[in-house]
Amino acid sequence: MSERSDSEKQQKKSQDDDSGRDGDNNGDGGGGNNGKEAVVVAATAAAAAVSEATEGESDNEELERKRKEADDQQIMILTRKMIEIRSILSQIDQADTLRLPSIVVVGSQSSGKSSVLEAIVGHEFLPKGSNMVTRRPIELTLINAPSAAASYGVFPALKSGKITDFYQIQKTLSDLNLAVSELECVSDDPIRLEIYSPTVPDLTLIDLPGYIQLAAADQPESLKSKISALCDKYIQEPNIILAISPADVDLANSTALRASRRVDPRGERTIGVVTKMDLVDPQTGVDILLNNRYPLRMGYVGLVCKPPASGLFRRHGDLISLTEKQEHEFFGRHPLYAETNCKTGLPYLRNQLMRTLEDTMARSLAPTATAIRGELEEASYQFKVEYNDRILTPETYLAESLDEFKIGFQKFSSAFGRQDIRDMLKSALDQKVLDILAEKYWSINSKASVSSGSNTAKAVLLDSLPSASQDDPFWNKRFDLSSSSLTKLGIGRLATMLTISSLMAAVEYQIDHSTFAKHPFARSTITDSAARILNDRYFSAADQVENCIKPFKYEIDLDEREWQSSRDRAYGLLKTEMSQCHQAYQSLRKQVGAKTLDNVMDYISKTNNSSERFDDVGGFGFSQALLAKGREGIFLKDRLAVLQMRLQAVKSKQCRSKKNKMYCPEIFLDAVADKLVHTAVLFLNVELLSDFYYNFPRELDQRLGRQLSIEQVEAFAREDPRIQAHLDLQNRKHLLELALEKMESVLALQRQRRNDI
Ligand SMILES: Nc1nc2c(ncn2[C@@H]2O[C@H](COP(=O)(O)OP(=O)(O)OP(=O)(O)O)[C@@H](O)[C@H]2O)c(=O)[nH]1
Repeated sequence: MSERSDSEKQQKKSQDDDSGRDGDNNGDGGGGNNGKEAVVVAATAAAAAVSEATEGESDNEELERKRKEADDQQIMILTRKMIEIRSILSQIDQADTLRLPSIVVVGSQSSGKSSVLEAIVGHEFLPKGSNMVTRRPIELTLINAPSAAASYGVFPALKSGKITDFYQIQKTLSDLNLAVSELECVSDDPIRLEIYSPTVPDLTLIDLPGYIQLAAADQPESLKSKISALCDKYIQEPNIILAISPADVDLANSTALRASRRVDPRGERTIGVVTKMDLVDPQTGVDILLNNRYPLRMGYVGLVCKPPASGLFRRHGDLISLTEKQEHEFFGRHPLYAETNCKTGLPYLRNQLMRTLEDTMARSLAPTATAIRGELEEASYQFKVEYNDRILTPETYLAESLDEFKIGFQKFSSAFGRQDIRDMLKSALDQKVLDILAEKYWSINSKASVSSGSNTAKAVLLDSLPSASQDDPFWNKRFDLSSSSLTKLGIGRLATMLTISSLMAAVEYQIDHSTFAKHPFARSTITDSAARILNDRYFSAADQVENCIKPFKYEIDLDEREWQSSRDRAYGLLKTEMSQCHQAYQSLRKQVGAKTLDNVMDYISKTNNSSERFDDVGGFGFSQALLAKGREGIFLKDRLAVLQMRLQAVKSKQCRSKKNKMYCPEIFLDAVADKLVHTAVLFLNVELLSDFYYNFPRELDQRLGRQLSIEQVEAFAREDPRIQAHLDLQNRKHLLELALEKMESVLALQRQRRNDI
């Protein structure tokens, strides 16, 4: 997420709180009150001040002082409100018409920009160093917080909270700046920093990288033009330009003034700041400040703001009083400045900045309000048409999506139970039964396979099973082996695994058919939650099932009823298998060609029966692929013959009674499988299924609810472009409404002020 968007969210939050500002900052009526209250407070304060003065004192000077105080208070409220509006507007991707002005600080490297800004703020906080430490614009919002115990800064984008250690602020600024690579050198992505202090005026200032004359050896050639382009972007109307030039360099060579003249040729929105006045003699200083060569409507202000040398003070000290004291002493030592009416000193500059910003902002108010109204109308119309005015928050969107998912899952869980696990497990075991039979019984040759020539004749044929004696050791051994292969195949793990896989597949299906389908984060959280619960129970469930089926490994009792059911099922199973086998054989014939398949099968049979072995690509020229098809054909044909024979056996009189189980392994194995499934399902239902149905929704409530931060919920909602567009438009509309509401109150305040004057 970009720093800018984080910042926007943070700022929106603070505006939504309706305080607009920090709690420390509510004593002025500009932050904690709504617009109308602010107007009333300001007007009442003005009236009270005037009437108090009128009643109590006849002295005109005192009256004038009180009037000025009241006016100052009104200006403060106005500026505060305009700064708020400005920061709201800066969150809206907007045309230039939706912009309120800011003060942009430009100057060449080492002209003293940082010193001026730090003197205004009263703390050393800007990055220092020789390797081009200002690489991004720093948008500095100063907020006068009369009741704040100490000054502090906030990086809204970093959600830094209050930082009272200005060294830490400096370090953070350095890190954010140095994150721009040496190659890129400058970036126009601004860093937003808010500083709250009882001693700062309400101002918005933008610090930019210093102009350079020439790129250093290790800097790219394009750097000079990149910095120029970045500064040019910021010094456009309606911003006020604070052009910093050092007194010890001829103003004719001032890069800042040259740049400002390009965009403000009549010098109407440029304030000239001349730093390092202590480096020139007073007469030269006066000449610079009164200079007529580059006239500026707002004139030049001379400063001395060399920071004190002491490391202790530089970091923790009250920089403002130290530099101001130093400066005050300096201009006091040189009365020529006062005598010639030169504008000097930080207090003057601070005041001028506030008034200029207020003036410029005030002039922008009416056109900006008109533009906001237009944009708001457009946004409201779009919101009505596209979203039917439906208010959406990331939290409600997530909660609704989660509810919808849980309802879907609840439906699934009431439908998917023991019977489904039973069917699933039984069909898996049916397959195992067929495999075991194929391995233990049907691998014995039958007459059919011998006649098809696919196997060499052996002593015992499968056809001889019905006529074998009850205690024939060959068939008895086969029977026991088959039965134990089934009971010992690891039914615990198989059954648990199958149940887990079906539950996981069901969860995936539910996700695919829910709002979460468009949310990778939610998808992975949900599948991870399900997997975690199920995996946690895997071993214990598998062990429990295995323990419970243990008795079947030694003895299996069947009654006649069970035998009959299994006989029906075995018949059905063989029939299905036969039909599948038949289909496979027919499709093979179609694929290869009936005649070709017959030829190649015939060739393989002869080869198998012959004592002389032909090479696979022998005289008949069959390819390896065709020979493989031929072998497949023989296999299917033999299997069909065996299945046909076993189907008849199962149907026969002999297989009617469980006494003859040895002759009917298909029926017996089905009965065993049925018992295993029945027992396994009993335990899985309790150990796995019910447990999962209980815990899964609760886990989701945790992981997609309580455990998520506001930012994560927002990021989740914005994963869906449709929701993102909805939230963006809604947010835009909300910000425009907020800006307009504040704007109306400022306009009312402005009207009130005009009336008072
Ligand atoms: N004598 C004197 N030195 C000053 C004054 N203001 C700033 N300086 C010194 O001038 C040097 C440059 O000042 P900075 O404030 O860092 O200038 P900058 O324009 O921010 O410089 P970059 O960040 O390199 O662009 C520092 O050594 C300051 O101490 C002043 O009023 N008088």
